Amino acid sequence: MKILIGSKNPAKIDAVGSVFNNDNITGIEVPSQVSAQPVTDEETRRGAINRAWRCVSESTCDIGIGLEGGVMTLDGQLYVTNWGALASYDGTIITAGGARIQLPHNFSAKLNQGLELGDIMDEYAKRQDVRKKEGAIGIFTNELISRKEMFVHVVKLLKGQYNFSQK
Ligand SMILES: O=P(O)(O)OP(=O)(O)OP(=O)(O)OC[C@H]1O[C@@H](n2cnc3c(O)ncnc32)[C@H](O)[C@@H]1O
Ligand SMILES: [Mg+2]
Repeated sequence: MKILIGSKNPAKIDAVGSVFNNDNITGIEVPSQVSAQPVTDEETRRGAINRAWRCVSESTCDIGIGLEGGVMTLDGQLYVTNWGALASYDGTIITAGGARIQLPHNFSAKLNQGLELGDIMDEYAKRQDVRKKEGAIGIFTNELISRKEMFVHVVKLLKGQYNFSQK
């Protein structure tokens, strides 16, 4: 199958590559049509769906995959949240949510100033491009789970549901 991923972020591309390991995979830059920093589950999921559809409409492929990270608040606690969407040329759309883990309380003020989580993480961890490597999930799980591994789980949920829908 020819699969397009709506991102050039290696954490996302490598995750798709390890689940669809016999397929032809390319990452392309597409607009998420949501904020650079989604702040609700609804917005994050919508970004993933928009990226997936954009891949399918932009170029010839069998499947488009959108993966989106965001933040959200539950009972006053800030979390990093993750969503994935798979769109197929026949009009099928499949979605799945990924892991959420809590973020430090003082991140809310930085986000309100307009900073993206990716930049906040680089400053916090004193590293570069955390978003393309271990991710917030890697830093805050002491590197037990990386951003790629977290997206692998989301992509498996998408692939499994897609296979079920094709039966
Ligand atoms: O190039 P794209 O595909 O846009 O990749 P991205 O790293 O910007 O990722 P998202 O747009 O999906 O995420 C929206 C924002 O949230 C940040 N973010 C989400 N999850 C993160 C994580 O685990 N670690 C670091 N930043 C994260 C990300 O860097 C962005 O600033
Ligand atoms: Mg982004």
